[in-house]
Amino acid sequence: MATDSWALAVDEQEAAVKSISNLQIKEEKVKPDTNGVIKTSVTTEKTDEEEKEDRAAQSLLNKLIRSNLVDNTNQVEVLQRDPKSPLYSVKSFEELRLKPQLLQGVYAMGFNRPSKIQENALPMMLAEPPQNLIAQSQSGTGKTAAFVLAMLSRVEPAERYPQCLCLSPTYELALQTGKVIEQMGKFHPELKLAYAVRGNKLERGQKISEHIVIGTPGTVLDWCSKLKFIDPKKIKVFVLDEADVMIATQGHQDQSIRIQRMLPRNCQMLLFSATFEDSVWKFAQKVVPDPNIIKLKREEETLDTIKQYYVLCNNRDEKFQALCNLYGAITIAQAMIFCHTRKTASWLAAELSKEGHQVALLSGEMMVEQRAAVIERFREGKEKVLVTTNVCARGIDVEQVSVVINFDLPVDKDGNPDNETYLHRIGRTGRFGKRGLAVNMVDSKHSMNILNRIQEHFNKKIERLDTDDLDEIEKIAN
Ligand SMILES: Nc1ncnc2c1ncn2[C@@H]1O[C@H](COP(=O)(O)OP(=O)(O)OP(=O)(O)O)[C@@H](O)[C@H]1O
Repeated sequence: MATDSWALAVDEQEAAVKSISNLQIKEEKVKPDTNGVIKTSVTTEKTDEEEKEDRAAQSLLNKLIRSNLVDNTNQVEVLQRDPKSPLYSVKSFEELRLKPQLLQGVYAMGFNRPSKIQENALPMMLAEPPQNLIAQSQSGTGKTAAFVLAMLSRVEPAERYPQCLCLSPTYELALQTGKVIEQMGKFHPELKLAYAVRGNKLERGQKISEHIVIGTPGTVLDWCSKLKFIDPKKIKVFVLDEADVMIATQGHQDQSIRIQRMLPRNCQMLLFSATFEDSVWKFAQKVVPDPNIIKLKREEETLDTIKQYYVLCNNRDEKFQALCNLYGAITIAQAMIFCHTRKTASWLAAELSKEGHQVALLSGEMMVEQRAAVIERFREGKEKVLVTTNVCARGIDVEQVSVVINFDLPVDKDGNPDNETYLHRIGRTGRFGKRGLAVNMVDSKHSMNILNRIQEHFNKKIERLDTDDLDEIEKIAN
């Protein structure tokens, strides 16, 4: 590439560079309330540390907005520690021979049959003698419900000391899991739960009588060692939830390993993760000896049913103008507009509002509860257009979105095309086969180059669109 186009690229990607420079830059920004009303406030650019925090926030967000299982038709991959032992899978909760109160709890939660991952994971987790398990499947596939059921099944209510220990990456995530334990154990009122989280102060010398302890690694470690509130030698089930989020937080990995070392050899160890990068796998092997392994692949996304276009502009203002031209057509359906940084997203949402367009902004600096409320309104169709960044929208499946606008093309931190994110933003799982429209805003030679590389990568033509041709746009959007 010629030097001048690199210079252009540098200009263009200035925001990207900022976001990886680990500098906090104060600036005036706009921020919507939960109804998408935009107000002015001061905020900061994103840093690497925030990016890590985002994983926990994203995970919490997923839990808050999800009320159902994510359907998945992919095959489950099972690797048994002892390949000769028979592989059991169940199609009903009855087959698991649960305690009657637990079965009642499961049905009261509205579960009729085990989810795909539960079909295999539950018989393994409930087997005698207990077996260790490492399980990976995307968020919303029923992992939490599975290990909660395993913990509740193994608890002896008459024994008044902690028997199950569950580690969560954050206080908020621990509370969410706690809620599931309470719901599922509803018909077992004598079962008690304690939260080992910062701020939950107990008197020194005290022993905990609750059967299940759920908490963050630092506090659990203190409770097991320094403060001796828990006798780790009596733990029968150890669960490490959200392992991928866990290892993204400084110190959590070591603390988890130290806790695991205090547990008896026959303690059942279970580890769950939504993703399975190498780092997660290495960590999993350290904390779960002799594991069975279950993996459920994500549903494949394709671009087959998506019409892809690009709009040629000279700068950001022209991109904005082109977007305004498109606006009428895209609001017939529901649309998501992706920007590279929080700053651009906030600017764009404010500018569109000034033009009298109703838009919602989903941004990383909003509280998770606020974000959940914005997504909920969008899902209900109260909001037609959602402006967001990639990090913020990661993992959100909004089935009804039929138009995706890439106000900025997805690039990685080196400025190369981020094909995976492109597919994730606009792709659809073949099973739903829904049609969609994607419009990419291109404003320089460099972004044209990125677009061409994306086109080559997927071997799918991205056609040019003239935003003055409203008839054409409306035809496409419908
Ligand atoms: N067998 C089931 N039948 C119906 N619904 C279920 C079943 N198992 C779990 N659910 C529900 O599906 C949703 C997702 O389940 P769960 O939270 O266990 O998934 P997860 O894989 O742990 O997700 P995350 O990684 O986000 O924690 C929850 O609302 C849960 O109540």
